[in-house]
Amino acid sequence: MIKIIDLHKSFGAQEVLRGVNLEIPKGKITFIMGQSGQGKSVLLKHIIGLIRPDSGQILVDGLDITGLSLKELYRVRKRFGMLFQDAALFDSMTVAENVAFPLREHTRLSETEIAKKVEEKLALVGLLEAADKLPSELSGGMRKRAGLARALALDPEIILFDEPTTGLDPIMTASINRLIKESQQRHQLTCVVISHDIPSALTIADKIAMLHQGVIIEEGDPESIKSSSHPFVRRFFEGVAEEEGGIS
Ligand SMILES: Nc1ncnc2c1ncn2[C@@H]1O[C@H](COP(=O)(O)OP(=O)(O)OP(=O)(O)O)[C@@H](O)[C@H]1O
Repeated sequence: MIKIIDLHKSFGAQEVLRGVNLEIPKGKITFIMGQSGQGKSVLLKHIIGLIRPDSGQILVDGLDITGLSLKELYRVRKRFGMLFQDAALFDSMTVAENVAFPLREHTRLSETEIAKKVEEKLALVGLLEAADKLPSELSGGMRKRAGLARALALDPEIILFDEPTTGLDPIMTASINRLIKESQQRHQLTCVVISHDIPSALTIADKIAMLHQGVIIEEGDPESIKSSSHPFVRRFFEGVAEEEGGIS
């Protein structure tokens, strides 16, 4: 389980996280939702230790990662996979080489074992036939799937998704959602998904947390979030611009 306790982070005078408290249950899919610029990506980067907070704690199975040395953090990070918003593939490497990259960096597997793993992960995301293509030859959805195969390469326990379905058509969105759900069910993965995509959250989330003005204002299962009485949450789910309601 990941437990975030009273997390604060400012950039200069801009206070982005103002005391975030959140529990992310093991083996479940948790969506962190909220408007653009509310600090969702900043929160995600704290969870993987890419940003250090000004104060507060992030407990990963009881271990506070905020005070770890880089070497210790590196060890914890091996338990995490991350699918970045733009998939962050290496442009000059083929899809297969991209998936092999973390295995070459972090394991001592032989080339035969690496090839086997790459094939397994590409099959999982339905990209075997694209193994030798360059990222520039892929569609947006295929790039996301290649990014997912790479994120799964080291068999992580926890996987962080930064807007996995943004910019995808409904069919590709459904396919990415199915992959997230399948990975979670097959490997008891803990999934943390940053998203604005309400239909996806209502389809696959076990838990939804709403980040607004630097704090979690509501959390619960999709049904309870849908019926939330919090004015911002209601407007977010109803798709009404904040300015129109004058919510603070
Ligand atoms: N390294 C940084 N240095 C300075 N400011 C930053 C940094 N990273 C993020 N910010 C600021 O923090 C705020 C929150 O950014 P963040 O990307 O977390 O928002 P978000 O909720 O993920 O938005 P979106 O949904 O549009 O991706 C923004 O105002 C951003 O400019």
